[in-house]
Amino acid sequence: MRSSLTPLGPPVSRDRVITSFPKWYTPDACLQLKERFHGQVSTTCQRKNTGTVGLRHSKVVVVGDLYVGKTSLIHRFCKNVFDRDYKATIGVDFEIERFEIAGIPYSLQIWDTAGQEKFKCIASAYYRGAQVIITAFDLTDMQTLEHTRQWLEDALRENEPGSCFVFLVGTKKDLLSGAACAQAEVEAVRLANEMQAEYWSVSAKTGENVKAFFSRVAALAFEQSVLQDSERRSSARLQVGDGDLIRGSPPETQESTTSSGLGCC
Ligand SMILES: Nc1nc2c(ncn2[C@@H]2O[C@H](COP(=O)(O)OP(=O)(O)OP(=O)(O)O)[C@@H](O)[C@H]2O)c(=O)[nH]1
Ligand SMILES: [Mg+2]
Repeated sequence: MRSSLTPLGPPVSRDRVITSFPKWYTPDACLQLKERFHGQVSTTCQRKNTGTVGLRHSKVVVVGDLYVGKTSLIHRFCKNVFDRDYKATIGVDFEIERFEIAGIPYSLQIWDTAGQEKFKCIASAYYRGAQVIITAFDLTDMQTLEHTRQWLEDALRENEPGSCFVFLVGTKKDLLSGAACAQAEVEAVRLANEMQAEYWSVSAKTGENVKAFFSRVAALAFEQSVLQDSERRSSARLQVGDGDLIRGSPPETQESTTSSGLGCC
């Protein structure tokens, strides 16, 4: 079964249709505890009054040490496959995943970066304009958790302060017992709070939490885009009201200065 909303290209698959706000993994480290879209977002979407949001995507950058499972996570979500063999990412790669959120088409442009040191300078060139930064570590190797601080710092440096949603993701959940996972999560949640990040444990092998995680990423990014779009349009209207239209910047120009996350690289 597929959604019938098809303004651009083929319809999105049913499991990419998001109607209610996806829940967090743990309330101990989550970006928002609410369970509904912002009232203004719901109203805007019901009226299909989203301007160019229907054409928009959010840039998501996935960073973390080599071998932690960044590519596997993305491939599980975008292609529903899992490869046991390790093939290092060289530089960067990306996937585009289409959603329909609150009735509006929306895409995530997911950038997979290489964890190997020798590719770091290539990969870091793609950090700019991220609306979402996903820092990944291997739940079976706590050193990789410690390294996420540096990965995040590098990615944030290329973006406007406060412009990115940050997620901390523990991978390979299938390799740990429940108790061992809970133990690793205590450390991870502590660090997530320090980073002001939302925490998730996932397994690319079994698929556990992978779809729920990316749905959450998409919903948060979408909501922020709609709110920013509304804000931009009302400030453009205000400028018209003030007779300041000629002196003021047009909305397109404003976007590039006020919203680093919505741009394309
Ligand atoms: N058991 C298990 N193995 C996993 C999981 N995710 C990844 N792996 C394995 O871990 C290895 C590394 O995975 P990749 O996804 O290639 O790691 P990466 O972070 O993209 O590595 P780089 O591209 O070098 O930065 C591969 O052999 C995967 O099969 C998982 O959820 N469970
Ligand atoms: Mg990779």
